[in-house]
Amino acid sequence: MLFSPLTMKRMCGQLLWHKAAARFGTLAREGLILQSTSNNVYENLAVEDWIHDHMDLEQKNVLFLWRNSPSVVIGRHQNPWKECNLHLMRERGIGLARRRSGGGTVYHDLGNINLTFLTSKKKYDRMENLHLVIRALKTLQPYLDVQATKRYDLLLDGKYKISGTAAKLGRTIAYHHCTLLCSADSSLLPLVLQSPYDGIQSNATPSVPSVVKNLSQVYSSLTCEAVMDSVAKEYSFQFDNKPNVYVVDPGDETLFPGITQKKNELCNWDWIYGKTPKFDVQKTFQILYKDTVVNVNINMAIKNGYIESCSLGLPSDWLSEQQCNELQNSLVGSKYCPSEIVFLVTTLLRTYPDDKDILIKWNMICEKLVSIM
Ligand SMILES: Nc1ncnc2c1ncn2[C@@H]1O[C@H](COP(=O)(O)OC(=O)CCCC[C@@H]2CCSS2)[C@@H](O)[C@H]1O
Repeated sequence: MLFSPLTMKRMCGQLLWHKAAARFGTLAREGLILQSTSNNVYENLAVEDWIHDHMDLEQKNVLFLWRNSPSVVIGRHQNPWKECNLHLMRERGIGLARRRSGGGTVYHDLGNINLTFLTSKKKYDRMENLHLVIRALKTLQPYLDVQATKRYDLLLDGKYKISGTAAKLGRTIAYHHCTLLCSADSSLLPLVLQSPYDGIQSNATPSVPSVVKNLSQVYSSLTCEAVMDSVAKEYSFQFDNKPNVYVVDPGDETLFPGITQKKNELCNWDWIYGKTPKFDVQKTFQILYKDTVVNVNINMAIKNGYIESCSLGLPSDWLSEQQCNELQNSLVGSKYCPSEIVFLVTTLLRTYPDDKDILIKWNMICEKLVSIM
């Protein structure tokens, strides 16, 4: 049974969620299933945080079901420049999010389901959750060959990844979240998860690439809706409940007081890019200028997403030492981000309003810098 957001609100009245949660207690003994109305990755990740921070998970287990518009979700300790094609993502309007759990990078769209199992730390059991998902899939297609691996992936036919897992363990509570590929864009997925940027030295967590497959490629009946329904039923059986799914709007502050702030934290540049572990970039470019090839060596250290140091190696008869230093110095302290660099160089160029030569040269270097961000 599905409860609409309006019914939910009526049920909750003006009560804060924890009071509402107590009320759910009479409806769902131990397991509560929530399904998001939003396809916004930041809003949905904020719901996970909210439940984690506000609900009494000693008394109750929660399953949160959600789907996102096209987006890439990196792990807490990853480097987005190493993990994905940010240029392609900007071009296609594909969002980038950093989650609070560790692990690798995955692609989401409406053909991918996300399942978050929230429990007390004592009850946290990823394998049990994955077996629940397998049972749900087998209820729909008994001959489906799906297995969980030691690293908590789900493999189809022994080789195709259909689900990836990550987790966050708190002091007393924990959550395990996983993806499930039903009908995602399988041609776009490997393209966005292929970084075109080389010359990055970093200790960030690397992803473990696999060959993926959509469930609906094997059985067209395995749609997101059918799979979510089946998972919800299986979850409810576990708790001997009726399969009630509460549809929730993550933008609803009356239901989730304080959630907007959580969402704002998650979509902030300083969280998404700024939490990248410190890294270095070493790159050599060739610039063609008036029929001669000029080598440009770039060395940068990036800390908290900002350029901490920058050295540009250029022939001094091409760009004077002073102009090279000016450019270097203006880059230090800037975000490692294309729009910021373009803005900076444009501003710096105003100090040389009549110098066409410097305009061309700085712009050429700027273009190269932007190509690696
Ligand atoms: N949506 C999706 N599902 C399954 N596998 C995927 C997906 N997207 C990419 N991949 C494949 O997994 C590897 C990365 O594997 P790796 O093992 O490195 O990372 C993961 O699996 C992380 C899973 C995180 C799940 C969270 C749940 C809610 S928010 S995100 C990638 O290179 C692709 O080959």
